[in-house]
Amino acid sequence: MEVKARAPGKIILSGEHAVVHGSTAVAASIDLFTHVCLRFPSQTENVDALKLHLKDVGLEFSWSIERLKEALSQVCCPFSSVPSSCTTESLKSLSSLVDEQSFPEAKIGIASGAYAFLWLYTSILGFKPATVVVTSDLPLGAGLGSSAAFCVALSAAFLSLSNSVSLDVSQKGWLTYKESELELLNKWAFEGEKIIHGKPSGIDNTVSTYGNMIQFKSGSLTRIKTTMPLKMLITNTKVGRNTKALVAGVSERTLRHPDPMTSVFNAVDSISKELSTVIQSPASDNISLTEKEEKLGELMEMNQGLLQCMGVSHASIETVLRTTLKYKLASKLTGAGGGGCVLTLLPTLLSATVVAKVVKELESSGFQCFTATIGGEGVQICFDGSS
Ligand SMILES: Nc1ncnc2c1ncn2[C@@H]1O[C@H](COP(=O)(O)OP(=O)(O)O)[C@@H](O)[C@H]1O
Ligand SMILES: C[C@@](O)(CCOP(=O)(O)O)CC(=O)O
Ligand SMILES: [Mg+2]
Repeated sequence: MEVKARAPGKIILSGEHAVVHGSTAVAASIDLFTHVCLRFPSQTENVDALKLHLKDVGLEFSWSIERLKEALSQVCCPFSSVPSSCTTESLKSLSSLVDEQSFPEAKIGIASGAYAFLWLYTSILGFKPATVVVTSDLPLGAGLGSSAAFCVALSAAFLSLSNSVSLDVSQKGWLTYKESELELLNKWAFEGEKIIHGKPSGIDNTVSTYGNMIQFKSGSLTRIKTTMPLKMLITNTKVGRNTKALVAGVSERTLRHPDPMTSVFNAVDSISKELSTVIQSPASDNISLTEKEEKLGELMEMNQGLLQCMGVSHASIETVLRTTLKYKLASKLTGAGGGGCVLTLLPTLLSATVVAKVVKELESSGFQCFTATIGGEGVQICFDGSS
């Protein structure tokens, strides 16, 4: 039995970090996916292990079912129909399982992904032998939500072969889950994100689950639809960083300066709400598309200024901002910052020559530029092996 799942990455148009502290944020899925292939061995294969192949980072793990039971029977609740949180005690058992697999020091950041995998797998499917292969179109640890896409795709694959959902496995092509099942899937993925991020807001797993564009605040989503074409240049500074550490840094700053940080978060809340209104309002005689694009660019710049106040910008991000500003283009970091990716709004009337010049200049600084389609499908699964 084999199933494939794919879940998209995301961009945050406004509100990262502040959303962890209760502010509104706006995010959209992008057409770069994390793919998971889950296969149960046939009885003749006589395999008694759970194998994980993380192709993007060149890591392979194999745990005997006996060892998994020994380490996790006491701390995890297999076949749990309600998503369960990984406790500190469970995390210790997960880390001993990963540590004993001679984990290379240079790839230590990936360990939390392996913990999330083990937690989701054993909680949803118990101690069943299987092989799981993960690949991604997304750069890892760059602000495009690879951790959430990873957790959403894993949860989708595991749930599809569990008793918690009922799916017609004879259907062909990419399938979507029912609304109630998406809610369950999203909750499981959030438990995985908690293992990777520490204190996630839930926006990344939610947009990866549902796709399209969402406004998100305090754990609840509102689906939104843009009336304007949104074209963003994504620049990957290639400066590695870790979301968990950056989110913790903002929380520490908030403890040191509660009043100013509350004002910063309130300002971000207003920016996200206004941005959401601008992108949803129809262009009319009174307000042209160009004016809407100018407003959106200005709101992105204001959000970037506040992200600097939170301490999550970086010299590489500032270089991208300075470069794009020379061409009068508005930019902001996306995701956790500290390096990673920057968004630059490409107005509809901007000539291809100017775009090519900006890209050339950014790439000459060692950055990587690309565009992605914004606001496509959320998580999907496929049983027929043809996709
Ligand atoms: N395809 C993948 N293979 C292995 N681990 C992954 C993959 N995608 C995400 N991860 C996990 O997510 C972490 C990156 O998450 P994070 O720091 O939140 O950055 P982002 O979500 O912006 O890419 C990685 O260090 C790893 O633990
Ligand atoms: C900084 C934050 O707002 C987004 C993090 O996104 P990413 O992991 O950098 O792709 C954290 C969160 O909302 O959970
Ligand atoms: Mg992440």
